[in-house]
Amino acid sequence: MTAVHENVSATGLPDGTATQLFIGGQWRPASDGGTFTDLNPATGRPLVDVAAGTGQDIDDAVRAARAQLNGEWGSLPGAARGRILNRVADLIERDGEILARLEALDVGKPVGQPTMLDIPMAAGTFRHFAGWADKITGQSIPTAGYFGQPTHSYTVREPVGVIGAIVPWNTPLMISAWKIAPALAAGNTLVVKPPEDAPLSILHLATLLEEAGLPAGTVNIVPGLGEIAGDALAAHPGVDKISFTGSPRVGRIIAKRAADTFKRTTLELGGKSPQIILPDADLEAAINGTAMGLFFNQGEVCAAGTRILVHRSLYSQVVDGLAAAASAQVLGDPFDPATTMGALVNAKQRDTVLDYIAAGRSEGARVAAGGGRPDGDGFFVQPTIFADANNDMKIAREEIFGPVGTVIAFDTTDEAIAIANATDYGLAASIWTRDVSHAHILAGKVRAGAVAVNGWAPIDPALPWGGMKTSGTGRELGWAGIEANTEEKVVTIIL
Ligand SMILES: NC(=O)C1=CN([C@@H]2O[C@H](COP(=O)(O)OP(=O)(O)OC[C@H]3O[C@@H](n4cnc5c(N)ncnc54)[C@H](OP(=O)(O)O)[C@@H]3O)[C@@H](O)[C@H]2O)C=CC1
Ligand SMILES: CCCCCC/C=C/C(=O)O
Repeated sequence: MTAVHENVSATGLPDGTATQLFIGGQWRPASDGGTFTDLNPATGRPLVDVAAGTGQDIDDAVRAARAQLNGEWGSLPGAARGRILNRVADLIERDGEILARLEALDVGKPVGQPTMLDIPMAAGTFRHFAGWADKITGQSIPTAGYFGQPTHSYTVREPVGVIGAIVPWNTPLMISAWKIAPALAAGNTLVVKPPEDAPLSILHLATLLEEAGLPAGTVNIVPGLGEIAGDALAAHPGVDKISFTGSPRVGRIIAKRAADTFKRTTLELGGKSPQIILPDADLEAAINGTAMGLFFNQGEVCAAGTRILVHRSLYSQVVDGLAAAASAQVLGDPFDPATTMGALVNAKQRDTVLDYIAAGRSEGARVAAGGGRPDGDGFFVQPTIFADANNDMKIAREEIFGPVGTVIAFDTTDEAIAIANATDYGLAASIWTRDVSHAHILAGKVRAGAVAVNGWAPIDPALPWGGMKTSGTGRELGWAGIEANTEEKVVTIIL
């Protein structure tokens, strides 16, 4: 049985917090009764035990998803699917406070952040894809005919089938919405594996999917360990596609697993995104926006703008501005309105980030702010700015996934572009300039899936999201999200 470790008021968990597996419309414990302990990052103390799905549970979930693909869900018209997705969006908005609380407790982020971003984005994603559900059309394509006979050819888009969604802990609700909503709009069914560090908002989402009237088994949620439940999902022959967001290390494992059965994949694997500040930038806006790109969500963001490339004429002003922004962050209780930055998700992530800070020091970069961990409980790390750094340093090459920025000087725009592209990753980039014509030209030169001009990571359900190079393959959201969840079929009638 699952157990809440302290009384509800002590943990802050809402009454009735879901902690079991959701398979075929039923809530149940793991097949072997196993659980894992979910911690509160801000205190380091146990929050709740959650059922740990097994390979058997994944198999049951895949079978339930397959049955619905060939069942009621598979035969619903797009407009009916869209109505259900809109109901899910309404319910996410209704339960916004609960979901924000769960994300703050589970991820360690200040409660205002999911209220501002994750919940509206999750609801907006369901609403956006509700709109697509009855607009997934094909084309009529003229051809030269077939051995002298006229033909009529057209394409249709069909669901890929059973989608396995493997979700990370940094923005679990939003990213699960990015995977579930387009897949459902296109008529697929799913098995979702939430992150073991932060499964609770996704489990609450399961209750909302149920309440919205989704036929039992259309979406199955199986919390569990990556190496067990995640691996079983990636390897399962009954799964047609894996949609994964997380580390390149696990992305590679999943891609190899998926290749065995020729599963489709979309892989979103993070980044080392540059933020280029040109000499004509609005300096105040650039410093504020760059700081947000570094520190939002404790820096635990795939698109975090961790390489700040600054024209030498502005270098010391930007370093001072970012150091001030770092020092102004208030670390603490995610439920204290004064808190602007929460804790990292677990002790391992905190220690990884501290190791990177040590590496930056030992490679000769200068700590302009932060550089350690505060006293007290919880997995906190001080927001840290490295100056006098170069792009060959480990802190500039590897994804840190914490509140650490590296400020690098450049002299020419060509040099800035060369540094921006001298990375294994290619997810996002920002360019700060008042010259919009120049920005268009530079945007074309940066190898990244999303380039923002005078802002950082302006995500929207309508905009395709995904990366180049090690940042992954495929796109989520917008029409690209529909393409990624459908197979295109051509039908030719010999007239
Ligand atoms: N692109 C992004 O947004 C993210 C990037 N990262 C990067 O990854 C680093 C490590 O974070 P971490 O949590 O370990 O990320 P992982 O890539 O390990 O985890 C992402 C998801 O994959 C699951 N998983 C883990 N191993 C396997 C496996 N063998 N087969 C299938 N699924 C698996 C995880 O389960 P479980 O939770 O049980 O481990 C989780 O649900 C971070 O420091 C950061 O650099 C991390 C999260 C998000
Ligand atoms: C304003 C926040 C931007 C978030 C970009 C999307 C995050 C995805 C991820 O971290 O996986």
